[in-house]
Amino acid sequence: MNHTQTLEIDPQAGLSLSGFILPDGHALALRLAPGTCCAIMGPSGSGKSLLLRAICDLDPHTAQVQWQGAWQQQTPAPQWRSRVAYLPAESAWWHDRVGEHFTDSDAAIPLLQALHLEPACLSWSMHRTSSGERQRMAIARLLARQPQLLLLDEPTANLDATRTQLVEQLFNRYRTHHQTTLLWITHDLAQAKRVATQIIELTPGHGFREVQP
Ligand SMILES: Nc1ncnc2c1ncn2[C@@H]1O[C@H](COP(=O)(O)OP(=O)(O)OP(=O)(O)O)[C@@H](O)[C@H]1O
Repeated sequence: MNHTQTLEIDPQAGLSLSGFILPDGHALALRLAPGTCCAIMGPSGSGKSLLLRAICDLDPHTAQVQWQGAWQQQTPAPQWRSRVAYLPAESAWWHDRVGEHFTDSDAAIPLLQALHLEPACLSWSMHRTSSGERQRMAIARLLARQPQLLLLDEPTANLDATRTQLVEQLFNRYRTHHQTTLLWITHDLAQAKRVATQIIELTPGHGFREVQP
């Protein structure tokens, strides 16, 4: 791979993707400006997670991806992933204690509180956490890194209505405050309309279509 060591950044350039081949063989292209949120919808197996993983440079793919003027193929993978944050559907935890997963507790605490988690949760054992607590902790861990491009794979799938609303509000505030670009996978059209400025639905056999938000 021909990676170069320099990275020219234009914050106004946003995200551009072309030539992403969906599982049905159709090609997907999209452009997202800074401060926008694109909801990705579509049936199970239509390629939503593959799309986010390609943008994050986690899987081999043939798409051309550009973020803030830098081409993914010309950017060392660790440097690319330091600017692009991916929230998988199942978050990963590898230490015994919650707080060991956070590099900056001071940055994490207001985010945890915004998601109705007490700061004391940083001393909890991972074994006692519920799936909904882990999901909210994963979101706080992600935002504490202050990412510029957020790739969210069903971030509220494990959450009740109240916590879902907290998460939607937190991402919305973060997006408008930092002019962050978000891609948000959801199966819920009502949620897509609440959080997104643009909605793309993957339609197996026909590629994709835009839905009015
Ligand atoms: N590493 C892989 N190698 C080969 N096929 C894969 C790989 N990962 C996913 N797939 C297949 O690609 C298709 C799209 O998978 P993807 O995970 O993107 O679906 P999805 O739209 O996110 O579905 P869901 O809503 O169920 O999460 C599926 O048929 C899946 O089995």
